[in-house]
Amino acid sequence: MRLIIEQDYARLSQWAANHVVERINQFQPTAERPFVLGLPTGSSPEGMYAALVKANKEGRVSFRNVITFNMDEYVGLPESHPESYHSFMARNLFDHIDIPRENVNILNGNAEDLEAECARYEEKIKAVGGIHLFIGGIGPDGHIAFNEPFSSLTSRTRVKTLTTDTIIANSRFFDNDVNKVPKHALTVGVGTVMAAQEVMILCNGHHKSRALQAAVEGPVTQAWTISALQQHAHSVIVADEAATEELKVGTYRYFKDIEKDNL
Ligand SMILES: N[C@@H]1[C@@H](O)[C@H](O)[C@@H](COP(=O)(O)O)O[C@@H]1O
Repeated sequence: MRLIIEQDYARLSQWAANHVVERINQFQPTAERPFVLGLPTGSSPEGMYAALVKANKEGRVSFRNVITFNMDEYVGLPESHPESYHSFMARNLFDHIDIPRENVNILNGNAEDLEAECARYEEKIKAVGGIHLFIGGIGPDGHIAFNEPFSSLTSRTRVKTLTTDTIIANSRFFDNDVNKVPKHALTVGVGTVMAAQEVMILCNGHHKSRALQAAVEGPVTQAWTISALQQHAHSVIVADEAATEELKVGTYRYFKDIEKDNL
């Protein structure tokens, strides 16, 4: 696992965006051989998305031959609701870049048969040859996508019940009213994320410091689903200084030292 520690959120976002641009450009995707990207929502990736939009507008990267799969979506929230992940992605990324609409995949939380929708999603990921780079955030309780504590570390795309903690955390997007937050979501599994060739996690702010510690220093445990990443061959966490608060001084110094020549 790599841990990149950037001074603040702006630099973290720029590092993450540069990494995505580099991976896409190195791959030299074509229509026959597209680059496949897994994408998150939440406040963590907003800065990275803004930097990617800028890079696209400046001609430093094209999404014409990129296929995307989003991590998750609420159940029962209309797609047109401003807090649906469909709306979030359009607003923050897809409306501003050159990606063809048909290359965008987001789970349908209003499907009549939710289980069939999840199975279809997994099939589609497989059909395009798997995900090259899966990007994610972390919940304060260490969840990745909506894989709440005690989700199986081999789980695949399915329906999940949100924990009270997550409902409270996400109520800030729903007029601070927990009753307006959907109680269920469709989410890729920990296993779906782990199957990607590379995983990049964004982690910023003091409120994420316990989750970062569990991810980096703790044991691999279903109690902190992000910790599964320790068993991934190519994973990188990009954090800001504030999120490192709970790390041991030695851990912090180790990663600062080993990454000092990587810009
Ligand atoms: N399902 C999402 C997660 O994918 C995200 O990582 C988490 C953190 O959100 P934020 O980035 O806003 O802190 O929120 C939600 O629960």
